[in-house]
Amino acid sequence: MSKTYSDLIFDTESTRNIDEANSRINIGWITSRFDVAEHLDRKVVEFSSKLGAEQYNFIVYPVGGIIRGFWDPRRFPEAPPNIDLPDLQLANHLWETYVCAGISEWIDCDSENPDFAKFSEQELIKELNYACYLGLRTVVLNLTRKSSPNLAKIIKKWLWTKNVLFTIWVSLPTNLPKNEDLWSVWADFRKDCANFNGVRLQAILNITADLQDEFLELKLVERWKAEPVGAICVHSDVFTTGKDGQAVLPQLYQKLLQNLWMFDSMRLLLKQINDGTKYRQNLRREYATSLRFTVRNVTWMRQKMAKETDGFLATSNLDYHDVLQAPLQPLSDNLDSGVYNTFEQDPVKYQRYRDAVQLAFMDIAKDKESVVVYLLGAGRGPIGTMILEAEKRYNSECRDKNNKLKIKFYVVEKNPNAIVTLRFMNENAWRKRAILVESDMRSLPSLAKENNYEQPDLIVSELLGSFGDNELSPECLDGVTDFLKPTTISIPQKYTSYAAPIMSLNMHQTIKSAIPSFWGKGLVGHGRNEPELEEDDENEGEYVQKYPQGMAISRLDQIYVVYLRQFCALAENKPVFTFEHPNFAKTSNDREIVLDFDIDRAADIMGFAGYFDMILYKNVMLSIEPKTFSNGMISWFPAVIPLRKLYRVAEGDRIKFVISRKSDADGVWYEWNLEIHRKNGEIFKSPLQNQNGESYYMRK
Ligand SMILES: C[S@@+](CC[C@H](N)C(=O)[O-])C[C@H]1O[C@@H](n2cnc3c(N)ncnc32)[C@H](O)[C@@H]1O
Repeated sequence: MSKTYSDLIFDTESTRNIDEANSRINIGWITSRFDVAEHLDRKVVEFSSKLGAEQYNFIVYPVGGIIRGFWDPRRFPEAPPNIDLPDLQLANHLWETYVCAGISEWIDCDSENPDFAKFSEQELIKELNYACYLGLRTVVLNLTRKSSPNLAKIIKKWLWTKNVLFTIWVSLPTNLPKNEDLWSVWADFRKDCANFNGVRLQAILNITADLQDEFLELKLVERWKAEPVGAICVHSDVFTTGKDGQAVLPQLYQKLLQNLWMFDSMRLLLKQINDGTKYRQNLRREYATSLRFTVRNVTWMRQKMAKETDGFLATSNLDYHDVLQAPLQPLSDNLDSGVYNTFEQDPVKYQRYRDAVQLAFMDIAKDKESVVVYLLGAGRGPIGTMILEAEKRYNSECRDKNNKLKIKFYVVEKNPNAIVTLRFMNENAWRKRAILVESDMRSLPSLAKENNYEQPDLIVSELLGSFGDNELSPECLDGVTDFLKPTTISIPQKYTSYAAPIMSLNMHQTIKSAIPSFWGKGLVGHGRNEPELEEDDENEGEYVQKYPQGMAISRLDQIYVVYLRQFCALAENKPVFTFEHPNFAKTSNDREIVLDFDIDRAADIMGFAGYFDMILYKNVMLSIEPKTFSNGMISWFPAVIPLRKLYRVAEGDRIKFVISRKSDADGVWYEWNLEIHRKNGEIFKSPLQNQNGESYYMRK
C-alpha cells in the first residue's frame, strides 16, 4: 500500500534538519488569567523572555494591561481599570516583534444590553488606538457570538478608513453549538467588513477539546484553504500524555492541524484552559515541542511532492501559485522566444505528440512510401522534431531497411520571428526535411493552389489554452478544412473544456485589486477596444485604455490563468465545450451550455476553475483536468472564470453556470453568469458578464 501524506511527513528522511525545520514555525502564547501575577503589566520583558526560553516566539497580551483585560463585566456600570501597559518597558521594535494586542475579552459591542454595547464600542476604540500607539502589528479580537454586526461595523470603518499597520486576527467563537458552521460565522463577519484585504483581516481557528462538527468533515475543512487563516489556536486541554510522559497532540488533532497548515508563514497559538502549567514546570515547552513536531515538515513535504509533479516549475525561483496571468493569444500576438522556451521545458507534452503521430502512421502509412504531414503553428519547432522522431520510430518498429516511410513534411507558422528559428532548426536539426511556410494557416488553401502544395494526410497542431478552445484552435483549424482530403487525420482529434465552481477569497481580491498604475493606463486591455490617444489639454496626449463597462467590472469579466493554491473546489468538474477535427461539416464553433452543480456545503462562490483535455490520437491524450491529469505536464495552469461578487450558497442549493461562446467577424468571446436555485424555490441570477466581449475578446 502506498504511504499516506501523514505517514510521509514522519519518515526519518523528512525529519532531517530538525532545528532548521523547527525554526520556521512560529508559536505564540496567549496570556490568560492563569498568568496573572503581581505587576505583570510592568514585567512584559521578563514574561516574554521566559516564554522565549520555553520556545515561544511571541505573546498575545491584553493591550490595556492584564488587570483591565480580565475585568469582570458584571461590574458594569462600574468602569474597568484604565489602560495601563506602559510602553517604556520595551523598545519599540520589540513591541512590534514580540507582542500582539489582545483586545479585552469582556468587550462586547453586540451585547443585548445597549448601554454595555455602546460602552464596549468606546472601550474598543481606546484599545485599538493604544495598539496603534504601541506600534503593534497584530490585534486579536475574540468573537463570542454567531453574529457580530456592530463589531464588524466598527472594524470595517477602521480597516477601510484608517492608515494603520496592524492585521486583525479574528478568533472564532468557541462557545457555539457543535453543529454551528464556524466558516459561515467568519464569512459573515468578513462580508460585514466588506471583504477587506485578506492580508489585513484574517481568521484564527480554535482547535478545542470539544471539536466543532465541521472540523470532522474533510469537505467542510477544505473551505479554510480558500480563506485567510492567520493563525491556528490550539487549546491546552487538547493535549494528552504520551508514552514518555510528555504532552502530545492526539493523532486526530495532528491530522487536522496538518491539513489546515497551508504555509509556514501561518502562526500557531497556545491557549491555556487550566492551570496545569503551575504544577508542571516543562508543560509549556512540551506544548510548543509537540506543535512544532506536528507541522514542521508539512510545507517541506508538500514541496517535495510538488517537485515530482511540477518538475522544473518547482525548482525555479519564481512562485507561480495564485499569480494572475492573462491567457496568451498566440493568434493575434506574436509570442517571444522566452515563452516558447518555457513551453519546451514540458517533459510530457511533446512525447505524447510523438506517440500520437507514430500511432497515426500505423493507420495511414500502411504500404505507402510517403505520407504528407503538416505541422500547423510550429512555434520554434519542438513538435516538428517529434514528428521526425515518430517517423524514425515507426520505421524501426514497422518497416525494413528497404521499405522506409519518408514523410513529406510541411511546417507552417505565422510568427515571422519564430520562422527565423524554424529555418535554423531545418538546416541544423532536421536535415532540411521541412518545407517552411511562413503564413497564417487559414491562407493555406489559397497558398497551396498557388504553390502546388500537396494535400495533407495528417495535420498536427497545438493551439490550445487552459480552457481548451480559448486560443482559437477551432477557428484556425477550420481555416484549413478546404485544403484537406476526406481522409485527413487531425492531431488533436478532439478537445473538451471543463469547469467547476470554486471558492477563493484570495483570488477574488487579487483580481479586484489588479488595477493598472498610472504608467500602465495605456496598455492594451483584453477587451474589444484598443487604447485611445487622449488629445485634450488635461491629458497631455497620453494613451488610455478605456473600458466602457468600467475598469472595476472589466477586471472581473475576464478569464485568467492561475496555478491555483488558495482555493476550494465545490464540486466535480463537468464538461463544457467539445470540438472535433477535422470539422468537415463546418459546424459552427459558437456554443452555449448550462451546467448544473449541486451544492453540498455553505460556501462563497468566487467563480469557476476551467480545465481541458485533448485526445491527440485514439488513446493518446493530454489533460489538465484533475481526475485525468497528465502527470508531470507543466504547459497549462487552470483557467479562472470569475464572478463579479462572492455569492453565498447553502447546502442543498443547485447552481447553474450559464456560459456561451460567441463570435463575430473579428473575434470570439465568452459570456457567462450564475444562477442560484435555492432550496426554498427562490431563483437568483447574477448579471451577464463580458457581454459583447467588452472585457475579454479573442481576436481572430
Ligand atoms: C501554443 S503555440 C505552440 C507552439 C509549438 N507548436 C509548441 O508546441 O511548442 C502556437 C503556435 O501557433 C502559431 N499560430 C497560432 N495561430 C496560427 C495561425 N492561424 N497560423 C499559423 N500559426 C499560428 C503561433 O504563432 C504559435 O507559434
